[in-house]
Amino acid sequence: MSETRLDERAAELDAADELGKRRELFALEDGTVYLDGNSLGALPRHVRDRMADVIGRQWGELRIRSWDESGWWTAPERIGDRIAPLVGAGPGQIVVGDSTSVNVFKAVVAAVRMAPDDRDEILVDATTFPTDGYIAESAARLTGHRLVVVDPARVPDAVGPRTAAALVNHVDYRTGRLHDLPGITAALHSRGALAVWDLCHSAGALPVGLDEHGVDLAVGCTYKYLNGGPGSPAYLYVAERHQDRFDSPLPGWNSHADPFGMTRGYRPAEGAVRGRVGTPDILSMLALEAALDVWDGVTVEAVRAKSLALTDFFLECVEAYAPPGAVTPLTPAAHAERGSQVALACPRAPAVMEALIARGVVGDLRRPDVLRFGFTPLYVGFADTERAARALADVLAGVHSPPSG
Ligand SMILES: Cc1ncc(COP(=O)(O)O)c(C=O)c1O
Ligand SMILES: Nc1c(O)cccc1C(=O)C[C@H](N)C(=O)O
Repeated sequence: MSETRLDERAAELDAADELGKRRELFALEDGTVYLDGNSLGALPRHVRDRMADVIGRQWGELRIRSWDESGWWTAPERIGDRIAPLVGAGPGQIVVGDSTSVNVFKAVVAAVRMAPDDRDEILVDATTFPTDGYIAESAARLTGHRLVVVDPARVPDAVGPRTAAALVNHVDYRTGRLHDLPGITAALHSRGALAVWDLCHSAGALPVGLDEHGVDLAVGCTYKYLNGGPGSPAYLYVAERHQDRFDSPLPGWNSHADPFGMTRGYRPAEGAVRGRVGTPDILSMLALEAALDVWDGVTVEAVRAKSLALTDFFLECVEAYAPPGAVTPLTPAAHAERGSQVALACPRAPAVMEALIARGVVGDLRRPDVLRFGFTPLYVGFADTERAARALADVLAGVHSPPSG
């Protein structure tokens, strides 16, 4: 296929793209193709003004009154309910706050506390983003459980009568592989174990179906496909049926049934509030709340359809343009196994990514040899995708050609 044909196809696909106009909602300059939304989502333009109000009026003028009058105190649950439809959860099951790492700790410890005493094993994803592995290891030591490290695909074989819970990443941060959440959750349940999912790389990129698939607990960050901003707070999902038994290992005063009673004994609040710890980080939280406006009128299904079309098209363009053998896709070709990023193994990945960024194509690198390109359907288009593949091919041709002279 000639380059012109792919150029033309990109233009046609962009013209037919019902999400194409959403890009205008984001602060993105024309010369840049931003393919790093799987690490830090772009800024929705209106967040700046909303934060000017939060800082200038809510904090600057109302000050302490804002805990009530500006809805600060209830923000963690309110924003949790905004995220809920994006991950297939009914209301009252998600609370926003703390980092993903902290929520992993809460979820894993709470899961093993819910399991029968004779279950002394925790399974953890062998390919997980490192923080989950570190935290699971510490949680296992604290609770006296044995940690079993297992590839996600092998969880159904590894789960046994001693398994209390498994912690699995929905999408692999390195390869972009999408794991079988319904199948793995069902396999865990069939042996009486609980499923804890990390949704960092799937929430806002593809349908998750937490309620539909009977997930027990889940966590995720909000600074990637949810565009909440650097360090925006994470969230914790506790399925309604487990909330009464959710015994938080971090029972801070914000999760107390009567926080302002300031009593000595701990009495947990009902519902998702039980997942709170201490004072919420209001500025980050309200930036996230504003950022979620870009989802108004958009379905995750539409985002998923475009995400698959973009990643298919990128792979096709790379195949057409790149020198043969210069890169090897790590991301599965099958849609059912693909998240919203394309990862390419490349022997000289650091130099290639540096050169790409210099050309305005911003992806990232996972050492030693993985080029990652995240496709965020709300602001990435098909012409961007074609341009990124062409720039990659040019760089690879340069990088791979023998030095002159
Ligand atoms: C799967 C996954 N879990 C957790 C994290 C990060 O956790 P935290 O928000 O605590 O930095 C990331 C990325 O940073 C991630 O990709
Ligand atoms: N959370 C990050 C940060 O604070 C700085 C740089 C990158 C990140 C990331 O989110 C990395 C990301 N989870 C990844 O998949 O590699």
